[in-house]
Amino acid sequence: MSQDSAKRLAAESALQYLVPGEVLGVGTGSTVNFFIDALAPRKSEIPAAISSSLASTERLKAIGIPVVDLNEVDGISIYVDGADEADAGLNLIKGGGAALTREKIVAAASQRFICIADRSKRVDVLGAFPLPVEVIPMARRLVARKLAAIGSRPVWREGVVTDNGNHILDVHGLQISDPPALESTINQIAGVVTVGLFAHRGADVLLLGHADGVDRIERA
Ligand SMILES: O=C(CO)[C@H](O)[C@H](O)COP(=O)(O)O
Repeated sequence: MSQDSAKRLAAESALQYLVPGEVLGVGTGSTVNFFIDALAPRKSEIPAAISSSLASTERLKAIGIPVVDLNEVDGISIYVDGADEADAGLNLIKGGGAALTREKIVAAASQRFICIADRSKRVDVLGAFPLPVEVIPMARRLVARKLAAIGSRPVWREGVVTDNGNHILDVHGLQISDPPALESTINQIAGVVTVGLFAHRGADVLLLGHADGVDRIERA
């Protein structure tokens, strides 16, 4: 089975968590694109969506789901988004698509975070995928020096400007044995907008597509 087929299976499986009549949070990326496609026949059940990126907003509007501002709603029932890596504790690395800041905001506003991915994203220890960090442009080299000082190798994702007008550093060489601690440490660096480590607010459900179906891991 191709990686895309596995992503599609996980995305379709997330439909079981839809709460009809309630605002839906929608993430960003190729797996989420499969989810939005699968959502189309059930769009009448979704009064509105909160989107984590301009790309997903366009795709949602194209299938007829209204996208509203987070400030217009009191809360979100479920948030469906992908990940670049996931561990057994449902801690995630996200931000491969540079949408990590809005993704973290929408995840924080949601009662339940349903993470969808193909099974290759499941790892024992996070960090083989370079950890994305969104930074204020003027602080890019300062943040890079601070990250190097904790033993990592930050690389500027040149040419990429986030939806918020910021830059991305991809941090190589990490073996993340304590995800909440590293998330807190990086959050303390002046100039960091968001670190793509989702540990303090990780996923509640992880759906992993593969050739034989979809594995489901739920937060205890
Ligand atoms: O965090 C993300 C975007 O910022 C994506 O969820 C992550 O990169 C996974 O993408 P894909 O579904 O294309 O594998």
